[in-house]
Amino acid sequence: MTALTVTDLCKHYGALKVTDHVSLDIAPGEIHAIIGPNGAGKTTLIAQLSGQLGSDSGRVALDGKDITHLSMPERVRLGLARSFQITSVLPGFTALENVALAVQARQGSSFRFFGTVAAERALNAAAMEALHEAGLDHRAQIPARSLSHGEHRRLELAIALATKPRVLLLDEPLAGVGGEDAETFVENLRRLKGRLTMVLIEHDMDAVFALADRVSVLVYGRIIATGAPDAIRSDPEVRAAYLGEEEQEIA
Ligand SMILES: Nc1ncnc2c1ncn2[C@@H]1O[C@H](COP(=O)(O)OP(=O)(O)OP(=O)(O)O)[C@@H](O)[C@H]1O
Repeated sequence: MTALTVTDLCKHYGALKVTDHVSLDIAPGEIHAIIGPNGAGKTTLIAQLSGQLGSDSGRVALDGKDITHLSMPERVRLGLARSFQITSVLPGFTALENVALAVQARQGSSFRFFGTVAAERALNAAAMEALHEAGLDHRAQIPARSLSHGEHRRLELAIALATKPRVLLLDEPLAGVGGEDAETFVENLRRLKGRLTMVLIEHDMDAVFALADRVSVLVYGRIIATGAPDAIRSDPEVRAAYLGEEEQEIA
């Protein structure tokens, strides 16, 4: 069975077809990158998959279950999370507190059977685990507003991981993260590989080709190729679609 099945997904704004019959089969444990030129529809597609944005037509299934008409919170509860939503971090709260809030949202009332101290300990333990997975446990007590940009991105990853997703949608996790920070982040994502399924939108081609098991190329809202990184890199149609700035990066 596939982890995430996307069939003929469409979204248009006026005459502009932003996603145009997009179909994808994402295997369990796979990192599936979606690349494409600016304006190709990548962010729109992720928003459709997460439930943030409704689709005009088409179908999305998670582990075989049709989730096309479910809201974003309903999808999160079923194990489909999106990282890097601007809204998710409270700047005055520590990294640990921010993640603990996400854990609490996932657990709902399940902590009410504990005493206050035990509940807090259980929450913190789960939050520390997510921070560790995101490579930020050493900064747990730092207020979010004092974290560097790269650390902020990792905090957003930890918040998404705290919802214990089976499928994680990552929208440009490396945007604005450079140098060593980017390498560490790629390493963090690599360590998660196989434990959950990831759909990754990323402009950093080094990261894409280092992480992805398969790559799909979106151009003008259409998937023009899907395949292993090496096959995609040498695909003439893909190279043609990247003429301009991206061609240098993909070479
Ligand atoms: N709410 C909207 N109303 C009208 N047009 C929109 C809307 N959202 C996106 N678009 C248009 O849809 C197209 C695809 O946008 P989208 O942000 O999904 O592309 P992208 O591939 O993520 O681009 P980038 O790589 O630059 O982030 C663009 O032409 C954009 O202007």
